[in-house]
Amino acid sequence: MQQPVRISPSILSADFAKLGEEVRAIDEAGADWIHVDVMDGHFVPNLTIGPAVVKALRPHTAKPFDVHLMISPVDHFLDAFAEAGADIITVHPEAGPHLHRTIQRIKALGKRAGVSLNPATPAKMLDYVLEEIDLVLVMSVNPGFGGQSFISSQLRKIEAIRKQIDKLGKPIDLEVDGGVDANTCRQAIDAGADVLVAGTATFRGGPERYAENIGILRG
Ligand SMILES: O=C(CO)[C@@H](O)[C@H](O)COP(=O)(O)O
Ligand SMILES: [Fe+2]
Repeated sequence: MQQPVRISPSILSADFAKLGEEVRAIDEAGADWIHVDVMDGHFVPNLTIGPAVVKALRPHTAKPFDVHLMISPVDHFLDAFAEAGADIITVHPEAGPHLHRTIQRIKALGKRAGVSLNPATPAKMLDYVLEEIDLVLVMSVNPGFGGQSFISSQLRKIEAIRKQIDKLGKPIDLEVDGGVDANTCRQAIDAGADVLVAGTATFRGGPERYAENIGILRG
């Protein structure tokens, strides 16, 4: 069943010179989770942050860290992100040779496991792992950068995955990531998403606007 909408602001759009303050500000503004985009300059054409930054941010909030790993090979970084304080660890199927094993490792570390699908990756990729995971992340932009436009073909994918989740009857979160704003959030929720990642749309206008921005996305 689709659960109440949760908002997971992506700190990729935060002011990196004061990340701790930014995390506290979005926590106070009503963020449900904190979305951390980890990029390696190889799996995606951008380079962001590593486990040391996640660890440094951990004391700034008690909200779940929703860590989106866009790194390949991913397996040898799972333990480091778990130890740094990740609560949800999401990987791409293309980021390692054995997705099922990667998921088992995340769960063995006591973390919630997510699988993320790029815009060109079919929902079918989930067929033999859906029952093992806690979250599906549908990328509505090609991964690598904030501030891109929502790819509307992904709404069909969200609808298809919503049906699969409901058929299974397990409370798996269905998260959408990329180009989520005041207009596209409604379409994503109507298609079946129940977690919205938003970078640009959360951080737009500076700290005094965060609560209002999050409120708009929550609808
Ligand atoms: O994973 C990614 C990009 O690869 C995202 O989490 C973006 O950081 C979302 O940014 P906006 O599209 O909301 O600006
Ligand atoms: Fe992300």
